[in-house]
Amino acid sequence: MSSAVMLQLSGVTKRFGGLVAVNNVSLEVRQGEILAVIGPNGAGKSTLLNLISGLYPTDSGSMRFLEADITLLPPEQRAWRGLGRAFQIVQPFPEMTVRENLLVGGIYGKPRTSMKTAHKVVEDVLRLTGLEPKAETPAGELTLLEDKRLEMARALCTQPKLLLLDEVMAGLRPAEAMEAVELVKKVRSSGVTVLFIEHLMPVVRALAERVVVMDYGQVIAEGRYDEVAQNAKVREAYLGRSA
Ligand SMILES: Nc1ncnc2c1ncn2[C@@H]1O[C@H](COP(=O)(O)OP(=O)(O)OP(=O)(O)O)[C@@H](O)[C@H]1O
Repeated sequence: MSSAVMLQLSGVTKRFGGLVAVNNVSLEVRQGEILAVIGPNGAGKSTLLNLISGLYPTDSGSMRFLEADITLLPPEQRAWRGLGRAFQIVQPFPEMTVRENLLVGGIYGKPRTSMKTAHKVVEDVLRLTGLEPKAETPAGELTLLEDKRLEMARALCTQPKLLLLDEVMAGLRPAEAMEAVELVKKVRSSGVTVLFIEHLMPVVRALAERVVVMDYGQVIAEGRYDEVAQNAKVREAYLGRSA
């Protein structure tokens, strides 16, 4: 694939006291791809996502997104530029309906969004995510799989160009996880690039076109799933600890 680089990380480092959680990481996300970041527990994956979305400042290194330097930008400005994020722990407003929850994302996801535009975005996202039949249901009454759809939908209402997914399949049964895989593929087909963190290897195999493997804060391998699965360093990283 020779697509344009959408997000570029150069030598990004984050320390917590004496611990280097992300250590001199350089990687790129290409327009239109689905990229997985995997690695054993504590490898630095969530910290990396927090650095990309701006929740943590970097200690050193730089980040470019769509040709602009975003290294010092706060999270909301990154979101306005098209960086969207969905979380493992879903925290909707339980008494508000699915549609109302999504409107919050639709209104606040981009500055100066009119109600008319926000409503249009929400209707498009309800259709894309298959949540239309649940639009009037209070979010607190959804099943876990519907919760996950809502979390993805909420992120999509901010109209991201790059969607960051942080273990969004966690807790799903295998068949449900595969439904969620189909949803992520649909999201990509709608024009959104995807970077996801995932522990479930069947999901990674089914979804990722490229995989970046982290261990102890560093990138230790990169390539197609079958390539990295054969990589000696990767096998050692996974076999050496319970992951
Ligand atoms: N806010 C924090 N303060 C101090 N240490 C932290 C903080 N967040 C993460 N760490 C440490 O940084 C390292 C990387 O953690 P991180 O959560 O990024 O790993 P991970 O690969 O996402 O792990 P997991 O797969 O278990 O979620 C770990 O040693 C963790 O204990």
